[in-house]
Amino acid sequence: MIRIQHLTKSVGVDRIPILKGVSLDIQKGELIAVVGASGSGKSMLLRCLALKEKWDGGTFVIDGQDVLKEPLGGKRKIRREWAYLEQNPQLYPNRTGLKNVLIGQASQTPLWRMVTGMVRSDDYMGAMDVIEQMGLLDKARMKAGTLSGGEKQRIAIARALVHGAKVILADEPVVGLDPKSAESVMETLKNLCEEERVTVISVLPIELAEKFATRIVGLSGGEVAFDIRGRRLTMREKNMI
Ligand SMILES: Nc1ncnc2c1ncn2[C@@H]1O[C@H](COP(=O)(O)OP(=O)(O)OP(=O)(O)O)[C@@H](O)[C@H]1O
Repeated sequence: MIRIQHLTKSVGVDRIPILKGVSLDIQKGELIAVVGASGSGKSMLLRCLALKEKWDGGTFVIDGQDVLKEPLGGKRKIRREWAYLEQNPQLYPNRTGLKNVLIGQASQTPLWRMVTGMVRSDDYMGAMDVIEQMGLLDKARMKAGTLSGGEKQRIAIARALVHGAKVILADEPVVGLDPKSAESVMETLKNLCEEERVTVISVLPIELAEKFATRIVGLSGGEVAFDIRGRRLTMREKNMI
């Protein structure tokens, strides 16, 4: 269980408030869509959860551990178990999809492995299992630079899983993808939540949020405007964001 209470974040010399006391309790296996108008603080929320931004205030408790009060242990846990998926995944274009999965993101990978590219055979088997789960077995040996946007995103998801992600933070993971690729990335994320109990928190457009998410959190002006489960948004809620 993840408990975020009263998260506040302001920016710049004028300390402009961006997040104004966001509180969320998150259970394992939820697929939470964050929706809201441009500038409402969606990306900032994800960046704060990934500890890419320093929190001004609030508490962040994961399985009873107060992450912000135990900076070393807490940060290590987030780095190890929380993956941040970017809109355009940063892959090594001249390396195969498989190699990208094996090597991992720079922050997760020991320097010697990045330099030598060496992997153990059990790592290799694990990576192939996940690549198969992502439906990319036939693309594993292709250079990442030649893959489609959706395939790249699924390689990035595979990479996160191979390196032990239990929570995936995805900031508009399907932006720029054609509808079919977008749906397949979303199906992949949904299956992970249902079958592997991975937790996904993702900025999404409303249509995809309503179709795939188990819960929709609406942000407006840095505050939670609504937090709903198991249904579509009402017109009133749509007008609140
Ligand atoms: N480092 C920063 N310095 C100044 N302002 C910032 C900084 N980071 C974010 N902001 C501002 O904070 C607000 C929220 O930004 P954020 O990127 O979280 O919005 P968003 O809801 O993700 O928007 P979009 O849907 O357009 O991506 C915006 O007005 C943005 O300009």
